Amino acid sequence: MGFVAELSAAVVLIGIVYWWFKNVNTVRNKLRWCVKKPGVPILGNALEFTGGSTEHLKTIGRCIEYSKEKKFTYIEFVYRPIILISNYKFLEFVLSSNSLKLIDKSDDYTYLVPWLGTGLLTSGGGKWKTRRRILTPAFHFQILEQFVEVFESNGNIMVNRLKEEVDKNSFDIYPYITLCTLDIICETAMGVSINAQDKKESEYVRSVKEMCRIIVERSFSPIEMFDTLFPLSRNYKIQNQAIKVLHNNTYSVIRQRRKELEESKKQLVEIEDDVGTKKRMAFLDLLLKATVDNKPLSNEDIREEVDTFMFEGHDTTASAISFAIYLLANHPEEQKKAYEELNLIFADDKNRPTGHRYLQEMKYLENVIKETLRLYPSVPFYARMVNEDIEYEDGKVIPKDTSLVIFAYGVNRDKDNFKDPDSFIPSRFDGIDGKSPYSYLPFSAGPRNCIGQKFAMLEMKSTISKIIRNYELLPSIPEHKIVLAAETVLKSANGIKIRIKKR
Ligand code: HEM
Repeated sequence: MGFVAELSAAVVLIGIVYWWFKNVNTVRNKLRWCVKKPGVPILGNALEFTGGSTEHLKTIGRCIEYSKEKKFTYIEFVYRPIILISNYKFLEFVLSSNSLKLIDKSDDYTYLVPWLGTGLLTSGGGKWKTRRRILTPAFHFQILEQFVEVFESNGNIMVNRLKEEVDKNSFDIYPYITLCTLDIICETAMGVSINAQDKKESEYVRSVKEMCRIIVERSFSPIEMFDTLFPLSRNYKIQNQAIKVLHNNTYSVIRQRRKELEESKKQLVEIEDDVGTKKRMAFLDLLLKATVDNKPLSNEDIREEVDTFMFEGHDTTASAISFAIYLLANHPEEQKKAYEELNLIFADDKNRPTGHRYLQEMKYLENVIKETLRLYPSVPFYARMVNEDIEYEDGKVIPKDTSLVIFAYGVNRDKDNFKDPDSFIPSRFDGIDGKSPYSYLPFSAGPRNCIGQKFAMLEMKSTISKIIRNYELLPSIPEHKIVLAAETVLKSANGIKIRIKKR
């Protein structure tokens, strides 16, 4: 390279570095109102997050505590500005409908895109608004009512499978629950049964598990987190294979259902006239009927949404049900109250099908689930991206490209929001113990909250009530202390070990 070319390259490089640092300084100046936790040069605070999934909750908690009573702290990951928040007033600003500018997700969600595309969870802006409008009717109570029998039949299979664990000193109930919730979401989202509970692990189930694992590993791997370096890893090949299996499966179900619906237009009219009594509709059928600007959704549009339900709708409920079972096994008084309520509802026959009406009557069990989700929110933190400078209050600016991390786990356990915050007290939900809707955030809040929360509540009530009607839950021998791990959802790294006795 000649001297002039070298000089030009050096000037360009210096220009880029100068521009970069000017930007970094502008962002830091704008964020002077926020307490900044000091980090190391270049990497910022990234090294504090290298402890693995069992350390993330503690690390985020420590970072937020650094700002003392403010409860929001500014950190940097390689100059990327991030505000970690557990202050419910700030969260109200971020999540409420007044902040429609703050509906886009942060970069961390891009690892989901190869599988889910840009469906409801990962999309932003106009696409998200259109999809949310189309999908909202799919969660109408008349539609959800039809799914109760899917919860029922799959819950029965699980209760039967649990027989082999009766009277053992200790066993891990999580694998039973996760297969049950996987069967439920498959049948409700796609209208087909994969019988995950009956079969040896299928290729589809294995692929779902592989994808959930890879998504987490990528978020914290200094190599795999970069799209340019990821193809060099072993996970890249595994991911491609898993995605092929998952997409082929969803596409083949979509094509099959589209054909069936087209061939039986007459039957479809019957379905429209009498939702749920003639033929159960899956979420997929509703998507096949949906239109945008009078045009039907393409197979790819539908696949994105069906896969999103598959991802978002099984691990979340599996983890919540498992934690509820763990808490009940270790709190006999609370279990007794839940069981007595069920005895009243099912006085004549404990195996009577759990119809929608009976699920509505399970008030105490609902408190148990709410309290479980307060202590162990399935999605313990989630994030938004700021796409343009936005004013918070009194001229405080949140600069473009800042990630806002909503620390639901921290808000839910804040002693200023809940008395005795680390204790399991379901009855606190009889009255309103939290100060504001933004101080209890297991399903997020505002326009981008969880679309599946009513579905989830029905499924959790159905499944948990089935377990406790059939088995007494007892603490494991020896005692089992769970180790929390914040993976794609909050889990116990060492399983959910309990004991069961036939009732
Ligand atoms: C205990 C169970 C569940 C919990 C705790 C939960 C929690 C959440 C949370 C916190 C969000 C917001 C995430 C974010 O902002 O990144 C969310 C979004 C979402 N959830 Fe759930 N969820 C549960 C069950 C379900 C189920 C069963 C479904 C589907 C059948 C579902 C579908 C979705 C979808 C599609 C979104 C994205 C909504 C949007 O961005 O408009 N969830 N969920």
